[in-house]
Amino acid sequence: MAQRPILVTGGQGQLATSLKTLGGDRVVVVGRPDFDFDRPETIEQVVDSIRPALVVNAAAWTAVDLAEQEEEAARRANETGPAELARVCAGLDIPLIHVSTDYVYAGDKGAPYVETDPVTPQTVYGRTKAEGEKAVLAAQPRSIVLRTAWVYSGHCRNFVRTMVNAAAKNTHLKVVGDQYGCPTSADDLARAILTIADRVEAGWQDSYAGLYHATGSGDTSWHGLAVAAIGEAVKFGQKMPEEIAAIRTEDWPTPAKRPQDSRLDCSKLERVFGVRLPDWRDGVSRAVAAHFATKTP
Ligand SMILES: NC(=O)C1=CN([C@@H]2O[C@H](COP(=O)(O)OP(=O)(O)OC[C@H]3O[C@@H](n4cnc5c(N)ncnc54)[C@H](OP(=O)(O)O)[C@@H]3O)[C@@H](O)[C@H]2O)C=CC1
Ligand SMILES: Cc1cn([C@H]2C[C@H](O)[C@@H](COP(=O)(O)OP(=O)(O)O[C@H]3O[C@@H](C)C(=O)[C@@H](O)[C@H]3O)O2)c(=O)[nH]c1=O
Repeated sequence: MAQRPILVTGGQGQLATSLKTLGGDRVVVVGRPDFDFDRPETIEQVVDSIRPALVVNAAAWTAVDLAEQEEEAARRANETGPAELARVCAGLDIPLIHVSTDYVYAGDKGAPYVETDPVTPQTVYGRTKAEGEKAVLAAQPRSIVLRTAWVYSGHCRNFVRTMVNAAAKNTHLKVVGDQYGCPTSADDLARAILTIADRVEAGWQDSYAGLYHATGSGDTSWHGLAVAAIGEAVKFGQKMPEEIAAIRTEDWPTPAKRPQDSRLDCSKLERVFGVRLPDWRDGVSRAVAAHFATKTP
């Protein structure tokens, strides 16, 4: 009998694309319009028709600033939709890996967060993601929630590609240098998820259930990430801008307040699943190489 697939939501998104590329035939990706959190009836239809071994929810509202104006749509994608997906998975006895964010934290701890720290989201995006985590874990006890951060890749829209493209067009760039976090390669996260999927498919254990931090190793500021990305782009013939200035948060005002220091301690993921993601700098060099290899805008 053919192996049951891993069902990945999030269509054309960054993480779903990495999971499809790295998981190959083992992965079936679904997205809008077929699978749409705004049309909750599509959730059960899709999961029931595919009957996967495991679901990975990589669909979400990720436009952090726009969420401040579009709270209800963000809530459907980040909270009520995932809750319904978890309910469907529970009914069909399918384990669920759900992806969440460092923005569930305020960023004022002054040290890397651990999973037992209280969540204190400061934005609509962070609040709806925090509520989504809770709802998923309540509806499907066989859920693993992975909080990741600052995800980048050579495909889709992300900060690394934004900075490389900005450096191609501008001689002077300004990037916030006083917000710290753990950049995460979408490909590295996808590999980690596929390893966890192997373990889950080998037989669910109740000790797997719950929250995990899952980011790239090491940390930096947004300015540090921009400098690293642009430095890699120079290796592909792009000109180094005259200045990449490190600015303060107040000099780059945004509708949604970003955490000042959302570094995540990922030791639980290593303890339970033996998974440690590579250093963020390795991923940046691979992502920038992929960006130039595909030459998509
Ligand atoms: N990007 C980042 O920096 C970070 C992301 N995360 C989390 O990681 C996960 C994956 O993010 P990433 O791949 O980067 O995000 P993307 O924005 O690249 O992809 C998200 C996908 O979700 C889909 N989607 C949005 N709204 C709905 C909806 N109502 N119903 C169904 N699908 C919907 C989008 O579909 P469509 O293509 O049709 O628009 C898109 O393909 C998310 O849970 C996110 O919160 C966590 C930390 C950092
Ligand atoms: C584009 C740009 C941003 N910035 C600042 C603004 C902000 O403080 C910080 C990050 O900018 P962005 O808006 O691109 O990133 P943002 O959308 O906040 O990224 C977040 O996305 C969601 C989905 C997550 O879950 C988070 O982990 C995180 O990755 O960098 C600059 O200083 N200069 C620039 O040119």
